Amino acid sequence: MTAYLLQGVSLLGAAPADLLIRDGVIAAVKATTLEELRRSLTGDELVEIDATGLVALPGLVDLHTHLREPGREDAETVHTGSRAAALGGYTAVCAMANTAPVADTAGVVEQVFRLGREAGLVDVQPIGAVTVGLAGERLAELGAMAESAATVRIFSDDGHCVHDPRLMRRALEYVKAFDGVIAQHAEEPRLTEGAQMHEGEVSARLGLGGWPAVAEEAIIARDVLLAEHVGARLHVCHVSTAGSVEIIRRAKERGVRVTAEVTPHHLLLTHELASSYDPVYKVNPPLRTDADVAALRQGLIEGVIDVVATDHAPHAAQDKECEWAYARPGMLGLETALPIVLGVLRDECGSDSWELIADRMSIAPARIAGLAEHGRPLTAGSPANLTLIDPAARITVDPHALASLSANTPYAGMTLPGRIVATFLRGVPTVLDGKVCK
Ligand SMILES: NC(=O)N[C@@H](CC(=O)O)C(=O)O
Ligand SMILES: [Zn+2]
Ligand SMILES: [Zn+2]
Repeated sequence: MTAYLLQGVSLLGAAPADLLIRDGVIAAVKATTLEELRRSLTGDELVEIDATGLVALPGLVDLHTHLREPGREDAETVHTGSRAAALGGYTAVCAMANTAPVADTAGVVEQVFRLGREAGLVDVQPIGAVTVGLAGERLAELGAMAESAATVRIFSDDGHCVHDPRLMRRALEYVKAFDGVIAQHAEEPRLTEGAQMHEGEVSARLGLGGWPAVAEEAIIARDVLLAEHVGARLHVCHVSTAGSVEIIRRAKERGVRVTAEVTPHHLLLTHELASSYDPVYKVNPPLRTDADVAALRQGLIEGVIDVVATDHAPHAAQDKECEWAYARPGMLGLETALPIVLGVLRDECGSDSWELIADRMSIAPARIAGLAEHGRPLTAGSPANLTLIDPAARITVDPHALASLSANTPYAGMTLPGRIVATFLRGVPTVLDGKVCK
């Protein structure tokens, strides 16, 4: 197996060091050169990489990815989504269950898991549906999915809210047995009938149906009470409002076992963008106000929000390049997440916050998903799952140059800080020089 010596790399922003990757693990880290180790290897099995100026982070972990396979292979496949993930610095992604057929059986989650292994670019960890067919009526076979080869630990009806409180309570109770977690798409359906965007002055001006903040907050408030009552783990998907941050903050103060994620787009974009009527800005939950963006940023920095998750939601051209009202909600995220977060935190903190980024984009999501091989410290003995970033470089987003099969990025033409140079999965490069290795 080829060994890799990353010379002069900065681990999470620290002083330059040399890092040796060998047999799938980080074999050594030294502040000086690794002459001895180099001599112990024969020349042709060692690849030396000049990593001067590059920052190494543990491989990113996405808690919320839509890979669209099975069912919508015209929008994304496990393979194309895995390429996008590796290029974005990810070594693991959790694949949402709203496929066709829905991932509500051991058979489907095992199929997705196997496709991920075959692609071999990131660890694809399937999420199982909470209810049969995402219909919100009967619990899916949670136990069988947990015991399957895919060892599912996260369950979600994402795209739909588990709105029946009795069903939600039973799901929370059920997954306690194997330390599972219910990831809720918090949307009270009765409050979002006909909704097209955030309910506020822009929706009033445009005459588009509104998705009020309280539709999200009412479900989160209920669910933290249910999770507290049952003593189970709740994860809140794509938190989008200042009020949600406050509910989660207070629940955590009381000791409720709740975790939460925010997407890159909710950290950057606002509802004003809907004025263009360009459906690329249509997403669930919708883009909100400046005040919400500010609260989400603060919540992320303070740790009330544990994780940045992409909610990578590829859609085929015919489902997105149409009238706003008919367009599917969702945006691409995997290849732009790190640059967006780097830029947002530079704005907020005035410097590069690598420790914070490593925690919110790798360590915390790996812990929530129970992925023991990911989100580990970059020290000798850890699995070599890591990514190298050039923080001085900039990228300009070209929707059609992305690895994703779909092109629905809201960042087209934008110049963003930070370029992912390389990604390693268990010691094997999946990306080198910004290009996928297979
Ligand atoms: N985020 C979205 O707007 N869409 C997601 C579903 C979801 O995350 O709710 C999708 O599957 O397209
Ligand atoms: Zn959702
Ligand atoms: Zn989603």
